[in-house]
Amino acid sequence: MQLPAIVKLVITTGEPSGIGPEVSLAAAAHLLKEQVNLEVTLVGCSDLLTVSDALDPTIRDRLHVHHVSLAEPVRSGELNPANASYVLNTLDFAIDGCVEGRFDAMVTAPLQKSIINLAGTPFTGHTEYLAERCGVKRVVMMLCAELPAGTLGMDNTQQFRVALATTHLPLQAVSSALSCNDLFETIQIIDHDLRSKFGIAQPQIRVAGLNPHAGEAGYLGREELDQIIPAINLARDSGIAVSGPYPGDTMFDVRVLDKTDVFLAMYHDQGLAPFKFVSFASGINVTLGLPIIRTSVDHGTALDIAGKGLADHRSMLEALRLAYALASHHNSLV
Ligand SMILES: NC(=O)C1=CN([C@@H]2O[C@H](COP(=O)(O)OP(=O)(O)OC[C@H]3O[C@@H](n4cnc5c(N)ncnc54)[C@H](O)[C@@H]3O)[C@@H](O)[C@H]2O)C=CC1
Ligand SMILES: NCC(=O)COP(=O)(O)O
Repeated sequence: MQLPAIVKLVITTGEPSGIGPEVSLAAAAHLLKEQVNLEVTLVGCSDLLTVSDALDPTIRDRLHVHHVSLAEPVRSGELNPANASYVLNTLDFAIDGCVEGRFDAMVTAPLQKSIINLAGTPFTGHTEYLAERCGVKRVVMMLCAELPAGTLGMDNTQQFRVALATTHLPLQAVSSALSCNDLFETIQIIDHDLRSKFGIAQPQIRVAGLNPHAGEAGYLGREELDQIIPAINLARDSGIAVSGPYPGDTMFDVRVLDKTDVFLAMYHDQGLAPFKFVSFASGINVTLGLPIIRTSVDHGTALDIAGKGLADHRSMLEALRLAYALASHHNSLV
């Protein structure tokens, strides 16, 4: 019998004083137990990434640590701008490794955006950083979770996916960031990646409005009439199954979950507030439109619980499982 090809995942372990190192170690060990053709490389300071001696040797042999030096020692829960470049170094190592084919996919633990900015590097998020490093003009942030039967009174397990038309920018800047062309390209990327990476033959995309009541026919704002509807029409004309714009307050309706592959929200909290309300700590963040595979946790650095053994590693585990599935699918095509 032919053994399946080895899948190589790389994890950037994130802000060193946060929960990234601990959830990365725990989740990697968990998935290595499930998948015998998996190798995982953790990127970060080896002092923070001690692999337990108690771990089964067949797992330990497939769990590697790529050491990156800290500028200063770390205390759990205490941010230090001196270590901001360490975080970026871990990202660069993983991105280069994926671009050059040494890894099949990268998974990111949370980092603290503010401390990287404080240290002098303008930084809005992994998503934007990856787009720039990979030389891609547009990418799309999409959060995914499997909602088990019983959630919100549902009879069956459902996939819940939320994509964002804009990501990390002040609320004041959202309206001017929503052009018809940008929205059309965002919808195209979602459609393309759900087909090619997620195997969904005809993705059903449900688009939110921006204003209350989706603009109330222009009386409560014109973005729907001037930007969003024209983008939806362009997408529909090109054969994409897209509907909307729906008012933000009724957009996320449990009755349409089984008919919707992805909800497209206009801004960060319009999409992520309902998403995290039902799936926090088990959701996954995936970047669409990249030439490499990147998934991530849906939570932040959780400085308040770092180093206390309280962190839940389910989101990191789900991010690893998705990266493994996407990489296996990709490898089977090449
Ligand atoms: N992928 C990434 O790099 C992300 C980074 N962040 C960054 O994280 C920093 C802190 O963000 P916050 O808004 O405070 O959100 P947070 O997710 O770090 O914390 C919110 C609350 O959830 C708890 N929590 C978070 N993850 C948990 C886990 N795995 N297990 C148990 N409890 C958990 C925390 O203890 C806290 O009470 C910010 O700088 C933000 O930019 C936020 C989201 C994603
Ligand atoms: N709220 C999502 C988030 O902040 C993570 O963004 P990114 O760092 O994955 O771009």
